[in-house]
Amino acid sequence: MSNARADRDAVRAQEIAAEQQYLTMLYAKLDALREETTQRLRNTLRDSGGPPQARTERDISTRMYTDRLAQLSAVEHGMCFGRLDLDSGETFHIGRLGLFDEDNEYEPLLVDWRAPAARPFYLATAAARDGVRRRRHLRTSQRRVLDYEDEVLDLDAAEQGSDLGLAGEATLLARLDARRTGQMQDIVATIQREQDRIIRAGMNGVLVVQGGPGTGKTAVALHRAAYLLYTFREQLSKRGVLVVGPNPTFLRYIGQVLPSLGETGVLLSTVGDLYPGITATGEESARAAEIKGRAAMVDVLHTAVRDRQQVPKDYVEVTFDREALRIQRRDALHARTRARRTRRPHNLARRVFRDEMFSALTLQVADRLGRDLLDRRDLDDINRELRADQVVTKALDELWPELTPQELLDDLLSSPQRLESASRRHLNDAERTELLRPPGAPWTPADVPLLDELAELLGEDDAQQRAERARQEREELAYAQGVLHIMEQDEEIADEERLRVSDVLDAELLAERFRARSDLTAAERAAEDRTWTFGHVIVDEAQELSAMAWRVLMRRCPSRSMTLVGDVAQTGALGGARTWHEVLHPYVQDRWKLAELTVNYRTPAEIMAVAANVLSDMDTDLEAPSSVRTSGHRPWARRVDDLAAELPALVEAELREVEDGRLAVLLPPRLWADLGPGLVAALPQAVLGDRPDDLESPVVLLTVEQAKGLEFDSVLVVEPAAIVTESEKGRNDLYVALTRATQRLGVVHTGELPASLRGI
Ligand SMILES: Nc1ncnc2c1ncn2[C@@H]1O[C@H](COP(=O)(O)OP(=O)(O)OP(=O)(O)O)[C@@H](O)[C@H]1O
Repeated sequence: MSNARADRDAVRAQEIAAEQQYLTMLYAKLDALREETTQRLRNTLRDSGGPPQARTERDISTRMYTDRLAQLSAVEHGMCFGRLDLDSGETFHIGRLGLFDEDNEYEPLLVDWRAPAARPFYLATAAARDGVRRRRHLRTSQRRVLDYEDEVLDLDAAEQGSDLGLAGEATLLARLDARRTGQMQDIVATIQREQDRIIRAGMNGVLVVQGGPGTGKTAVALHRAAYLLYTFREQLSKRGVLVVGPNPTFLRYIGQVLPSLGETGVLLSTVGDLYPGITATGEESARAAEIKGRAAMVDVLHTAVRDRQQVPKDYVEVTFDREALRIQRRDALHARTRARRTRRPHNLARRVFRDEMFSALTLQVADRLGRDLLDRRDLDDINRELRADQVVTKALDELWPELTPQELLDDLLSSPQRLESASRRHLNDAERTELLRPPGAPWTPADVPLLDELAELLGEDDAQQRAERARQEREELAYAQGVLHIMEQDEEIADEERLRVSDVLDAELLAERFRARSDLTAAERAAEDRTWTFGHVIVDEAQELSAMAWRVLMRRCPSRSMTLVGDVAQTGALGGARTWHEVLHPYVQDRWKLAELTVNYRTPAEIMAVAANVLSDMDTDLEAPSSVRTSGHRPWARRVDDLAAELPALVEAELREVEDGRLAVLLPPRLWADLGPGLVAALPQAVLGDRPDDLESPVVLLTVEQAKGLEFDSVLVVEPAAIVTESEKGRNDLYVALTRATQRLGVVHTGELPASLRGI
């Protein structure tokens, strides 16, 4: 070994030892914090009983300490990953949370990656150093420092920098080359400049992040959620942050990222899960979903609601008080007009309709009895009796029924007459046939935005519930007053020297505290409440959402503080976005900002060259992102005669290549259904990926739609020509399929390859 090399090794060993010492101190600090929090939690839990106010406070403390403990254990892995050495001589270690030295004026020991002081770690370049002399990336495992990578930011280094201007290149490439586990990992140690700018962008308004496959859109969206919660904690912890993804498998794939960053208060959901009480597991054709997603459905639903506000052709006869009573068309028309004019939702306007009808019927009865003989009180009595009469109320309910969104939508989609009447202006016969289904069929994800729309159109006549709530509130108040009274009787509290309880707490407040579910986070409360509005909404794979789904999200976020990430070249849904303008114009006109991501961290250059060909075959101005690395593996194509017989051996061979890695076989939907079960039987490690935890299997068989947003070490794309022809968005689907691999890509086909793939 040369002397110079030996010297370098000695310096490295010394540096590692020094970093180890620092890291050991940080973990000791973390352990002490955990111990202290555990102790506090224990004490809180031990105190049982006591007055209700103490119970409420205890709930809040329990929640706080439990959250803090979750946060402290979430940061265990890779707690400290970087260090900045500044011109001023100061050094800062950067990590997943902030730690301070209480004995030394709260000097920072570890700077939270989201704090302003950490920002140069992600942004400083040799050309714009921002006072940074050296940036160090630490590689650690289980509390041990394994190695580090230094970047000295001087101008010489600027000239040597790679074209893509990557920060911490060796650390980044090591991360990108690592085998995938089936769960997304955070990127906090290696966030790149273009990504950092998006993560830390201001919270107001709509920010669209457009980026090709693998550019880190999902990663950026999740780190942005963590950043916003850290920076605007006060605002956001009350209203919560919603992260929307395309399907449960995807949510499962990304589910660990935020907890690993110490954030637990975010609601992850699909649009299909945003209607409390509904689980949308039904399936339907892509065409039916597209039709349901059209903006014209607003008008269809509106008409469907009006269709339920009927008047008799001539009159309806009912027996009241042993005599015939007529519900006249003229009266019903008048009542309906009055009710509709209120512009209130159907179930609320129903009260106006009924009031009018009962008045008209009262007069009919009065005429029969001789109106001149009756006074106001008699008329009120008749009115009351009519309202209590089941035959009369039933007849009126036929005309203007109280409806739930579920009843109305189920009736609409299972009745050719109702559907035709509501959609005459917007749908043709073939489209209606596509929508029709048997009554009571399971809800599909595309039904959810319709239910949500109907909930707005129908409203909830909650007069009864409100009365019940008021009664409960009165009881709780009385109870709370009683509690205060008892407390004041207590000798200790009644002591003149002490503050009287009622001076600091009034009974109403106490009653309210009993009611507040203090043990729920904003995210949990939001999940139970359809009308909840969030502080910020982040949408991933935003290009897939239909016009109707956008309405749901916009309703959940009236402040329009939103981050939408996606790629219009990857749109697979028939009703998905072609341009961002088209999606956003109805809500914010042109008041939205666009940020772009241009570097592909997932797909190696060899594979991206193939995918870029497919992209240029599409009708888009979008450019393929540049890959940060090559893998050394050329994509291959194999023509076979019999897929069912030959595919298992090809999968086995590919699996040997990726060792412990994950492999996906991507098939056109029809083949997935036809060949899938046979393939799974032939391949013991394989699963048909239609359940969220399937991604952890070594081999998973997916359609392109199911694979959206995911990645695998190796991907086999089967019958690309059928992927292209089976959907109107087939070329987009092929582009998505080809860009899922981090290392290896194979194409297996029986017929001709699409022209754009012939270069393989
Ligand atoms: N700065 C980074 N450091 C380390 N890994 C990164 C970085 N940025 C992205 N990656 C990795 O690149 C891969 C692709 O990221 P991600 O899934 O967020 O991309 P995407 O733009 O959402 O892709 P797609 O549109 O194809 O779904 C992931 O494995 C992610 O962890």
